[in-house]
Amino acid sequence: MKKKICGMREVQNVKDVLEYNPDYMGFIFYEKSSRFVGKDQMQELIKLNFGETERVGVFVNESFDKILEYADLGFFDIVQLHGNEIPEQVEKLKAEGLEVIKVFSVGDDFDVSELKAYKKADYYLFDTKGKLPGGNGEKFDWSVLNSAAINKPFFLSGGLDENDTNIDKSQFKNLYGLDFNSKLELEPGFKDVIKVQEVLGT
Ligand SMILES: O=C(O)c1ccccc1N[C@@H]1O[C@H](COP(=O)(O)O)[C@@H](O)[C@H]1O
Repeated sequence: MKKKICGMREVQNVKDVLEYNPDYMGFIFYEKSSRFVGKDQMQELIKLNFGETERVGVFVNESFDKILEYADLGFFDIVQLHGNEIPEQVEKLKAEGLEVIKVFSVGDDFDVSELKAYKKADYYLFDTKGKLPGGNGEKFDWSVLNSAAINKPFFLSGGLDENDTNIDKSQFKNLYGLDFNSKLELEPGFKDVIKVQEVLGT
């Protein structure tokens, strides 16, 4: 199972987490987030040796031009669209050769039929609908993911912590990865390396 550690931004903390070789590391380019990473800081971070770890750029309803600008600066390998982006945004980014994760916020009104418009995305990601666009630290009822409509590899997200590493994969079709964020933190944007080690192993 792939693991993604999201919401990173401090140089030493990024280095420490990279010691455990996560498959993916996420950086949040949404200014209102308490985990926001600015352009200057990201220029510093990409000087680090990421090895096999792929960088994910997280955006919320961002313009196509800004996403492309950041992609051209080499900030990330994969785009995570964590807002109400329309399917055409996914298609335009794919036409530029980018890999795309499209996020769906799962609440009581979740309707799996909305997924089919996003068939060009490489991955889906399911997060909990909450007060914020992401990083709410809350789980949702995973049974909604048993639908046959979820016919693409997906990341499970929303309040995952170090006790969720041994999730029974057989309860889901197409579960591809686990996405960890606020529940592994000492403070927003700063991960507890001990918890990271529990998640990623030695
Ligand atoms: O973490 C944030 O501040 C954030 C802000 C805006 C969009 C996405 C954000 N984080 C993403 O939220 C999910 C779940 O996080 P959590 O485990 O509930 O804290 C994760 O995919 C982050 O990439």
